[in-house]
Amino acid sequence: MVARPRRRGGALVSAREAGDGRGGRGRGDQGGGRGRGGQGGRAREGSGSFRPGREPRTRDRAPRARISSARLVAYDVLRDVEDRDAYANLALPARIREARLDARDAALATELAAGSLRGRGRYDRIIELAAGRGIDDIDPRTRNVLRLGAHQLLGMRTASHAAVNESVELQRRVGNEKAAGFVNGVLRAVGRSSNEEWDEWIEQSAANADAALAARTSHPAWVLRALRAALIAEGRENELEQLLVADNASPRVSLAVLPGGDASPSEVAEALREAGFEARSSGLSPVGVELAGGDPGRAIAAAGAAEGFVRVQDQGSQLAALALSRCRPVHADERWLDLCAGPGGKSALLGAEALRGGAYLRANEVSEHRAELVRGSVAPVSGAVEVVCHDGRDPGAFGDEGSERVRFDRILVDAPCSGLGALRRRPEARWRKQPSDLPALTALQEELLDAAVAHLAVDGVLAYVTCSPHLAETRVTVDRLLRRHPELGELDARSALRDIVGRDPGFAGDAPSAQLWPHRHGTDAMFIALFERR
Ligand SMILES: C[S@@+](CC[C@H](N)C(=O)[O-])C[C@H]1O[C@@H](n2cnc3c(N)ncnc32)[C@H](O)[C@@H]1O
Repeated sequence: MVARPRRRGGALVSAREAGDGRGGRGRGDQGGGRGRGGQGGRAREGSGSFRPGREPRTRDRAPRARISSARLVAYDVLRDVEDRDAYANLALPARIREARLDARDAALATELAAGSLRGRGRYDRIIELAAGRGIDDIDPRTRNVLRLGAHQLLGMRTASHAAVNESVELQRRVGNEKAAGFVNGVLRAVGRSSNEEWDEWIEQSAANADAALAARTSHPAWVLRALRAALIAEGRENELEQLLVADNASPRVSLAVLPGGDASPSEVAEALREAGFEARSSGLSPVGVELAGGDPGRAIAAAGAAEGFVRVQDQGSQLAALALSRCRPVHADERWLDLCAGPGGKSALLGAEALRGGAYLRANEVSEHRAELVRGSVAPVSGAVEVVCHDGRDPGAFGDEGSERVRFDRILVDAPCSGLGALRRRPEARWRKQPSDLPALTALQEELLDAAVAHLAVDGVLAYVTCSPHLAETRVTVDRLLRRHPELGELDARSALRDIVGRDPGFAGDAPSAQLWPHRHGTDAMFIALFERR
């Protein structure tokens, strides 16, 4: 139960006035929710055009007002994420295809689902304040209807009456019909106040400043503290709020143009502009092109480059691969290894670089399914790449035979990590990870690094990369690695990246490793450290 903020005008809804959102099963809740059969054999009406051939999921008694398929799809995605641990970026296209949404509705469903998931922390707090009860005391289905409604009211330009009416209708379809009044009351209260007013009430009602900032910017408090610690290590604590805001903005679509194809990044950008896309090749990565909007699939088709040479990839990932391939000149017949390759984005770029320089890349991935994705990803440069499937801590990953160790001139360990650097792209990820995930991840990172070091040739280069700025996965791991392996020297990754980018990207702090940031570099928060075996 939350304390209600002091307020002017008494706009907050009273739960008693508005009905009850608890949706208890013993109180008329539809129990199994959507898609379950057997409501006493009563005839039911489905939503018609949505999910043809499936069992109808409502038990309408009378014809209902129309509800848009985009909202139903967005609601389904929220349920997939909550009930089945689905990734929104995979569930969304599947649900959109299933519902046969056109491009406009697909974009609306994407904004509704991704925005509600990303903003969940803030919207939940606002719903608590508006409803006068804790978010966990609200039935899960009703909660998701309210989150979608709150996002339309506060995060999109949906007219209030449409947002409220469609949410009420959605509640009737998917949840406890008796709570429709509750949804109506809560969302009317949400819509009566501006974003600024809600932020003020969040501040007033929070236990402390961190709790307020976490709720306002929709981050779990432990993630906020981890991000702050990483910024403090660079002497940039004052950038915390900018970073948190950047985590909540949908990133621009970033394309990589593999070297060795028939078009350069500037030619691809030009072809895209001619095809009506707003594209530029002016980001940090020399192989990158940024799109201001539009469907990436159509853009790739319009780029007119050889098949597979233009692909979606964050510029931070591009720079991580290039840091390894371009930190020094490539000699013919060098052996390279990508130890944790799935799904293969960096392998493809490394493969293209290897092909140009006469080197050879072994791409290893522990999961067979992801190794298959790597095979698909490296298809355009398959002449220089071999894909294998082993645990990266096992000799098979390196191709050892007997006690003979194969040595590599360059090794990338793009380690499994918390992913806290890619919160912009994975709207649900921040709510999934827990601080308790860190010890197992950092232990695995160390074991993978040790196996890589054991297979690094003298004078060879090792790149340690994570998509996380969490210090436990960045500098702490690096410092421990250097203590375990006095044969390693850390290289100046920043200066390597300065040369690759052609200017100073604005790194801060004293460490030789490079930390990229969404708010400063427009990339995911990739961490890149380089080492040489002496
Ligand atoms: C951060 S992702 C790599 C991303 C990839 N480099 C790319 O750019 O597409 C980490 C990968 O490591 C894999 N992985 C996890 N444990 C591993 C292990 N013990 N050995 C090898 N790979 C592992 C995961 O399945 C995942 O595909």
